[in-house]
Amino acid sequence: MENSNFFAIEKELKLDEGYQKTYKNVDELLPTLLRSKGWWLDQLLQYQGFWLSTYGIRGSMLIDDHFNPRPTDIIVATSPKCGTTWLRALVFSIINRNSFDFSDHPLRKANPRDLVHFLEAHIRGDGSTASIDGLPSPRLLSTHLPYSLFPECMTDDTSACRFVYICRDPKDVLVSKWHFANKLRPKGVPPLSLEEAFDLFCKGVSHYGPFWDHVLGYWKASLESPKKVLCLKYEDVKKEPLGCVRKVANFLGVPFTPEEENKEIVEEIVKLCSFENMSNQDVNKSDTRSQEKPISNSDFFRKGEVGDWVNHLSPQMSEILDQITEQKFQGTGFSFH
Ligand SMILES: Nc1ncnc2c1ncn2[C@@H]1O[C@H](COP(=O)(O)OS(=O)(=O)O)[C@@H](OP(=O)(O)O)[C@H]1O
Repeated sequence: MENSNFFAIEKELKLDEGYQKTYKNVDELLPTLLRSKGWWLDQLLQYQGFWLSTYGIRGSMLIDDHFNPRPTDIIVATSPKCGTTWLRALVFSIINRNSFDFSDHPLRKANPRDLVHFLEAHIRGDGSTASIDGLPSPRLLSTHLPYSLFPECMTDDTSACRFVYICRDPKDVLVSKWHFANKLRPKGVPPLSLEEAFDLFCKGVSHYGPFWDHVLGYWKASLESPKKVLCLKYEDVKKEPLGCVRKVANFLGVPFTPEEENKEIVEEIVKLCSFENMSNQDVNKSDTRSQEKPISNSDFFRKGEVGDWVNHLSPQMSEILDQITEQKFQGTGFSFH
């Protein structure tokens, strides 16, 4: 059983642009294809303590082997459905605020995923990083990978590259993931019930999960290296967007000047990146599905609210998730409340 799954990985990686390094840490690659449920369970494997698709594993290996970080690199890091789209937009507009007019801003014409490259997708199997090598500094990149999977040259104190991380109440994450999984479900694949999704999520089985371990990796790093890692919560950004935008700018070493404050640039950024504005841009409303991009821009926008879980989870489900969250975060200083 183990071998057949290794062959599957080997085949997939070899097929992918001739990437020759087929696996490492063999003992940690535990096969688990429960049953095909489209996006949620499609070939999730346990790799170094996390549930990743072969795409994620490949990305992690390629970063290890070929990525040359620059000291000025900024990495927007998230567990899926925690606010990736929002944070990409916010950080992009913070660091480029002097380059564009807000009325004719790139975010009015492009989805954030086209402005902030997904790091693990931009290292080719042959080791080429041409598509991100050409980006001007500071490079803004995005990732879903857990902190512990990054090489030391990015995480140790001698490297100056920084991570801005956002996380979100797991109850809202679960609901958002479940909607997304069913929306992207290939034809013929039966829908994933909320009960099944809940059960798997609680066991830690979801892309880049266990969710709690993902959060803790970045949280602990932010305590140990506060100049390197900034942790935000989706709920805080919703509640105090202006304060959070200032916090990110300070962290990145580009605080708003009194003149910018007078011109209400922070307010402009918050407005531009708001759910209401972004989800109503034509570029995010039209169907942008293609062979290279099977996920449409509009799929990244649903409700954009805090607490939508109450419309989906039973009181018992909510209680169980709260208990797991409490247990996992006990003694860490982290909480969602
Ligand atoms: N601008 C803005 N402001 C607030 N919230 C936003 C914004 N853009 C996207 N969203 C909501 O974020 C959820 C999608 O998460 P991600 O962007 O992390 O998805 S992904 O991991 O990149 O697929 C998804 O949450 P749910 O609505 O709860 O499903 C989106 O609606």
